[in-house]
Amino acid sequence: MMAQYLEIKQQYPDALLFYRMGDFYELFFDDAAAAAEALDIALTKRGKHNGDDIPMCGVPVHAAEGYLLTLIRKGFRVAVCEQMESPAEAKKRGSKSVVKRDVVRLVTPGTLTEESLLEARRHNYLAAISNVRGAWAIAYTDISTGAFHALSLPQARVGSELARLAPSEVLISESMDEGFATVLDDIGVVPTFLGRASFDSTSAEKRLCDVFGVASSDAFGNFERTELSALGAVVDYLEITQKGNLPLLQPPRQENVSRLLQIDNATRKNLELTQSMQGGRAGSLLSVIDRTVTAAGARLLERRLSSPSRDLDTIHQRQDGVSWAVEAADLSERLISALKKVPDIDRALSRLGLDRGGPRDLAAVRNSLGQAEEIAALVECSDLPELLQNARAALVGHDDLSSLLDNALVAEPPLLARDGGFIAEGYDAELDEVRTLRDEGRGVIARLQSEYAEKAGVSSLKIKHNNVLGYFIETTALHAEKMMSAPLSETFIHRQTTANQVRFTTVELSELETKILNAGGRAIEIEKAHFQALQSRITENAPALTQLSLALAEFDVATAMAKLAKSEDWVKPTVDDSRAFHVEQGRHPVVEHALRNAGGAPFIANDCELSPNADGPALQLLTGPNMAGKSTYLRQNALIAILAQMGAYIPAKAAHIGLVGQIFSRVGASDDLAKGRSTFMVEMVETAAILNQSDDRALVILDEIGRGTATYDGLSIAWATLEHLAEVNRVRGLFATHYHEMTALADKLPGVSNATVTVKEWEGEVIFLHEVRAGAADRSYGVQVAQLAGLPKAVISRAKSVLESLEQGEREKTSPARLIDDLPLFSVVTETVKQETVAAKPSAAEERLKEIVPDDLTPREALQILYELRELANG
Ligand SMILES: Nc1ncnc2c1ncn2[C@@H]1O[C@H](COP(=O)(O)OP(=O)(O)OP(=O)(O)O)[C@@H](O)[C@H]1O
Repeated sequence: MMAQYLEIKQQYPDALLFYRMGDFYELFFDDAAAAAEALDIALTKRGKHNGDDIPMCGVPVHAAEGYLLTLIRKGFRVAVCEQMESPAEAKKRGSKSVVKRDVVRLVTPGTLTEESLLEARRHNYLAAISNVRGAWAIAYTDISTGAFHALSLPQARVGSELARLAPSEVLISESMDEGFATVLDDIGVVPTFLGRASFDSTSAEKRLCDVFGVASSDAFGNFERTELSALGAVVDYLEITQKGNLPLLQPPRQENVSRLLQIDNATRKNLELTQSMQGGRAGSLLSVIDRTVTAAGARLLERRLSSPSRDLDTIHQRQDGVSWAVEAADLSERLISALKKVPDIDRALSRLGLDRGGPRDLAAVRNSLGQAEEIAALVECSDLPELLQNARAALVGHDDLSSLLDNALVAEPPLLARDGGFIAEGYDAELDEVRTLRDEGRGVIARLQSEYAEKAGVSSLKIKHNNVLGYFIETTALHAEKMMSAPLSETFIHRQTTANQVRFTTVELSELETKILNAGGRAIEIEKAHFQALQSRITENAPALTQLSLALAEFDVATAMAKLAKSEDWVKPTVDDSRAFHVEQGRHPVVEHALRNAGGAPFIANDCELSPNADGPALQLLTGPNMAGKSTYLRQNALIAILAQMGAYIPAKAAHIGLVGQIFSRVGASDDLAKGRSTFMVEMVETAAILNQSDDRALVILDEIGRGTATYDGLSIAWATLEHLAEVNRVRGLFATHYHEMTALADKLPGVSNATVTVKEWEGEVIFLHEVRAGAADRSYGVQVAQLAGLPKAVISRAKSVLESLEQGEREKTSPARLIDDLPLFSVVTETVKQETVAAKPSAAEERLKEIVPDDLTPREALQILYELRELANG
């Protein structure tokens, strides 16, 4: 057995081998040690290898899914090795034969299909990147839904598209340039390396044609060689991991990245589109806008938010869908109720396609079809916009499959096909009969008994059972003669005569007996055959069912966006191909949500106006105090552009957005020490990308660039960057800074305007109004904000006097270095500290004062104490 184990293990050096032994998957050697630690299970020993103990651990087969999930999450891959025959079959080949085993599947993060291993509301993508003679492409699939796409793109965009897809596994060729690993590192995936042959575009084309049964790849569209190479690598990997049992893939579709709004990885992270900075979904824009009620709807919404469009027609069609749902308010509510009952048909379909499904997956398809009919009927008379009209068309026309499944399945089927009990009564006469026999064996016999008693005219006739004869008919010897002569002897066959009884059988009874004995097994066999047949019927219809699922998701997203728009008071933006960027009373959905939850102050809405004209200011320079809401304002406008281009309504009173092609942001500070980049370096790398890539369709938000270095270096970099963006890149954008010197640029450059976030100063404290107005701020109130944050008083007052001197020096044009020299060293600190100490501990004079009870004093004593106090005060 160990020889067999080692031979199989040798083929899967990078994976843990789950070696099936009866009811357990066992792991040995290093695999056992790694798994025992990762799963927190006991590590034991079994036998010896080369004289040493063999470490071993195991997981029960019935609970394997949970363990698999943990291992996959911890970054392992698992090869599942099953017994390919029973021990009895193995024995037939000789008493010492080892049961045949083989790996049936390699479980990796990108190839999961089990419900428990997947997040229902998120896609799970497997991607491949290829590079053929300098041309780049990404292919990706979600085998749990069958989606399969390829896109050609410039190398510089590979990172941002991977960030959009956030694949859980990325395939790259062994020959891929080493430096490429950093791109993957940035989006947090470890690559899976495949041999060069997997990426060969000629064999890829052949592989694709075989999988989809077509003669030429032209059948799917005009794919580039590099796209074919990436698609082929995906298929090759699926063949390796699924052991030839390919999932139900949809024919590959070409995606045109130029029709998508480009958002790079850093910007996605900064804007917290689908994940918050902390990594989870909570706190992201998606979590705040998601009102979908189906898993497929949630996935579609996530796709839309991750890849907003830059195609006007697409945007308008989606907007029309939402507008329809907003107006048809009652109908929308009824649609939502119907949608809530729609199961996850995509994932059911994919499990059935891989033969890993169960009766509940059949039921999921049945229920979806039922709900689809109901939804189609609900909207039948409605004047649907084009997108939903097409969606409705995909919901109907499945009557045959629908009635087949309706008739075939019970209402609530069990999980596993092997237990039977999911085929409905009346669907198959033979199945009904065997089930009756199985369940009511005795009842059937009793009925037969009275039938025979009547036929023979012997009321005492009985049907009995013993282990020797099985079922038999028994009468008293009295009726022997009658029973054994014609015509009864034609039916009753004599078996035995005892002292008082005669025993018979009939052809029917012995058939019945065999049937009763086999009924249980037979019922399951019949059900299994039906399962296979129904599964095939469904998988044959997979393309239409996928369309149906997408159509339901389309209705889900439209009604969910409408619900959000109504409850949050969002509006439909005007999106066209101008360069306008006009937002009236815009809000930041996530900050607004958080403020509301905290029950505190309301969110203050703000306008944003960037000039659409070539000679007008398209860049706004935002100055204002710390904590005033600059970052919030910057982000909210980027989010509004993204929401508008995903075809949604937006959190504002009105808006006019001219198509944005790219969104770039440089927000917040974070260092990446693991990759050897300091805070400032990260900032500059991101700024470089913006300056090199952005064009006049870009929307750029830059928050305090240059702050990670010395003041004058930072100011110079920020200054030059703003000039370049305004004059060369000609982007629309918002630029927040604390370098107030930069506000002078607005007078020099026609492309730049000044705006500020207002505050009120009251009794030395700042009150944040969070209102953005035209104009420039002259101070940052940093010291006041620091005071709010609880910096020690001594530090605050020292900072105040340093600030005063610096400002005075600036007015008098004294160099800062001289100023610092002139500052009384520590004097302020010592003074303040002294004062604070005095305040903190009562002085001797104070102590003495407290002891005095004036009513008890004579005038003379009072005078005496006065002298005493004076002395104490003098020290
Ligand atoms: N428009 C608004 N209405 C109400 N509260 C707001 C608004 N904008 C921001 N806030 C609140 O103010 C806090 C600080 O905002 P933000 O981080 O945008 O300030 P900032 O000006 O960028 O500060 P800094 O310059 O220190 O980075 C937010 O967390 C939010 O609670």
